[in-house]
Amino acid sequence: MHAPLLDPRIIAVPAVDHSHEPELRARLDGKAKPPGSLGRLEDLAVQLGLIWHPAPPRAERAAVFIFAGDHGFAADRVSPYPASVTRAMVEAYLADCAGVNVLAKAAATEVRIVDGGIDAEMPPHPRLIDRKIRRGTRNARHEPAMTHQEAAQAITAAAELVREDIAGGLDIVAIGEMGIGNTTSAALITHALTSSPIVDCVGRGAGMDDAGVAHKRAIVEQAAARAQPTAPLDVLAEFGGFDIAMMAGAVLGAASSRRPVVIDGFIASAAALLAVRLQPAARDYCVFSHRSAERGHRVLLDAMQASPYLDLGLRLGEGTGALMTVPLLRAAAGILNDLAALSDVLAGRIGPYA
Ligand SMILES: Cc1cc2ncn([C@H]3O[C@H](COP(=O)(O)O)[C@@H](O)[C@H]3O)c2cc1C
Ligand SMILES: O=C(O)c1cccnc1
Repeated sequence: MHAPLLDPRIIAVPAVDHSHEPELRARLDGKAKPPGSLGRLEDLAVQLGLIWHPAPPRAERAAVFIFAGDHGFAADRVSPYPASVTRAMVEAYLADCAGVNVLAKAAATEVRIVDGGIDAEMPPHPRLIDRKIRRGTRNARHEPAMTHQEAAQAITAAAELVREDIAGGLDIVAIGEMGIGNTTSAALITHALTSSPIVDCVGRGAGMDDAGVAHKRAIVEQAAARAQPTAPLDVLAEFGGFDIAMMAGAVLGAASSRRPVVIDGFIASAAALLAVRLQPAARDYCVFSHRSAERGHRVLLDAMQASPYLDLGLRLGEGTGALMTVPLLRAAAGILNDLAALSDVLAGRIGPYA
């Protein structure tokens, strides 16, 4: 109903042509290894091959986009930490000393920090990308977190950023977030989009104890009783998060530019489900990094029939799991592009010993 608010260019996601899958599988089977012996890395290679077809997949330049935004119902103590931590962590990202920075270095990945709606006046910084929609969302327990215009503006701004970066030569997009209270927002979005019981969607977030989780669940129940949206843009506007809206936009931006997008944990997966509901063709561009320890993640993964690659008990967000998956994309592309054919190896057509 509200989809016309979105720029047609970001919704225009070319469908991946699955008819090329048998030829990609045959190529992998003909490599110098027993067929299937690289396991799920081969599935990832096929996914990248389909995304890039007919060109060989490229996986050199990667960037992680961290979208930051505050949430109105942080005032309802849905997180063990105050909203001011959002800004403090963004300052740590800019000072290059947070989890995302450390893991980005390990994964040879560039970092983009985007202010989508931090509840603070951020002084200009050369590496802070200012796309602030508003200083935090409204409290979704009492009223819609954002207007439809704000939701569409956030999606579009992020999609544009990602599309420009890809036009400049980016091969891999990874997404993450920072926003105190955003596991509550993601729980509401999960509940609204999948109709799963609230109890299955609410978890400990940044570390709530049992009493905290019960309180958080009560807040979610009140918001869910106030509004029962089902269309994706309505769900986003009601339960919001500029961080989540922008991650959904980043997924559409990557998919509409035919590039893979690595989805981080629970919150990023809620954004991915929004993007997929807005444009189902976007699903084939999503690579799900890891199984988060956050309770509701399983519901989202099931809804998208996704099986992530890593299972390390991560529950940080900040794009950290997505970053650890970037090397897997490089490995998968390498298998498809550079691994010799078994027939060449057996016939000695492999050049002299080094
Ligand atoms: C120091 C710190 C750094 C973080 N980095 C990511 N998150 C994670 O925790 C938040 C979600 O949990 P909740 O919904 O319970 O607030 C998000 O900002 C998420 O990125 C952090 C949280 C904290 C406290
Ligand atoms: O999986 C996540 O994204 C997550 C889980 C808990 C807290 N913050 C993020």
